[in-house]
Amino acid sequence: MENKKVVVIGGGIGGSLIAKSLQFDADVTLVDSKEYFEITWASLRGMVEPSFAERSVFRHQDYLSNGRVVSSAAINITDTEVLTEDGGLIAYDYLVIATGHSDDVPKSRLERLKQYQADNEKIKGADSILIVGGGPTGVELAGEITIDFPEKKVTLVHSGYRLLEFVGPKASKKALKWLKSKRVDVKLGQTVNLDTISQGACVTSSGEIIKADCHFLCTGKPLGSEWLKKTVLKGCLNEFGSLKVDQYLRVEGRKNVFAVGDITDIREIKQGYLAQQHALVAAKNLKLLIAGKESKMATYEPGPVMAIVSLGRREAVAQFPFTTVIGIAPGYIKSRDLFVGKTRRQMGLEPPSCGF
Ligand SMILES: Cc1cc2nc3c(=O)[nH]c(=O)nc-3n(C[C@H](O)[C@H](O)[C@H](O)COP(=O)(O)OP(=O)(O)OC[C@H]3O[C@@H](n4cnc5c(N)ncnc54)[C@H](O)[C@@H]3O)c2cc1C
Repeated sequence: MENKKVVVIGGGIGGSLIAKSLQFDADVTLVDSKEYFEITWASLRGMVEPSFAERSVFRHQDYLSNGRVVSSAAINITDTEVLTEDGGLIAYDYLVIATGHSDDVPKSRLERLKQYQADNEKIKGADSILIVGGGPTGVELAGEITIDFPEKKVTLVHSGYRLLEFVGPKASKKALKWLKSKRVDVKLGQTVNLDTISQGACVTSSGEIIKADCHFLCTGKPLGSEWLKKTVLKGCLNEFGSLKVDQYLRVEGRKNVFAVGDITDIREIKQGYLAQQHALVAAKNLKLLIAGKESKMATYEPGPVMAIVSLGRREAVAQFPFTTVIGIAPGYIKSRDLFVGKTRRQMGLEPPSCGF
């Protein structure tokens, strides 16, 4: 009997894991705008140490030995086919949408690695650096720069009144105290008028002048669902552009379409480790559906908020279900290797071991 055709759209944290998990159970095609998988939470380390990115950015082919990779954006879907930007038409029996957040990154791995090199040279060549945005990306970048380049003057401007608004205020306070102790100048409740950046300085909404030889924008990215608004799934999007899913991670009202990761409307913080959990549940359900065992499908239940934000190479601030901690204990869990070894093992690229 012919294998069922599963098309996964989006080769980020969730989509890649589903494709890898199903490659020997179905005829799998992974459609991604880029030719590589990237461990997003390692990206800030790649900016201060470009060689780090050589392990955190790898080609889809490296883990998808029994699947097909199409490196082109999906631009439309019908009830049976996916249309890609390069004109390809891919038939499916089952579809998975995992287009997470949109990011303007190069298509090839080599170009992405060159981008890390360029960011690193930008940091090394600057005396003063402005980071715009105090979410996890801005805070982690400030941590990486201040630990590796303590001589640089780092300023972080955030429009909100506390850092790390995706977790509780205790974590925000601890992160702020840590950054200040490293002489990072944190300005809350202000925005930067980027049009004013000229000759090494810019002006904030409060009229403050900030000296900055270079700047990095860490202000969040739009959901990767804009393209879905013109497809048969447009009625399954909520008012924020998230895809409505049921407890089996199937798109509302669809028997053969799943969605995982940041694109879903599940009420929980958008985190990669949760996208991985969605992927494992959806892969299991797809195998059951293919085997005609729909009634045995697993459900996904959101859990309590957990997050670890690294602060350079040794420390981190972490919110666990009953406590919020900062220092080398949470840093030991995340900051040394940023889960790169663990993620590579999960994708079958390194032998199992008990370390991080
Ligand atoms: C700097 C940073 C640090 C982070 N740190 C952590 C952390 O420490 N821990 C944690 O758990 N989470 C962390 N996250 C969050 C985590 O990265 C996301 O929750 C996770 O990536 C979501 O996975 P996803 O599969 O839903 O989507 P994504 O990983 O965003 O992947 C989406 C994929 O879809 C592709 N795509 C988009 N549109 C199309 C289209 N039309 N056609 C084809 N392909 C398309 C993109 O190319 C991309 O490959 C961090 C995120 C960032 C940016």
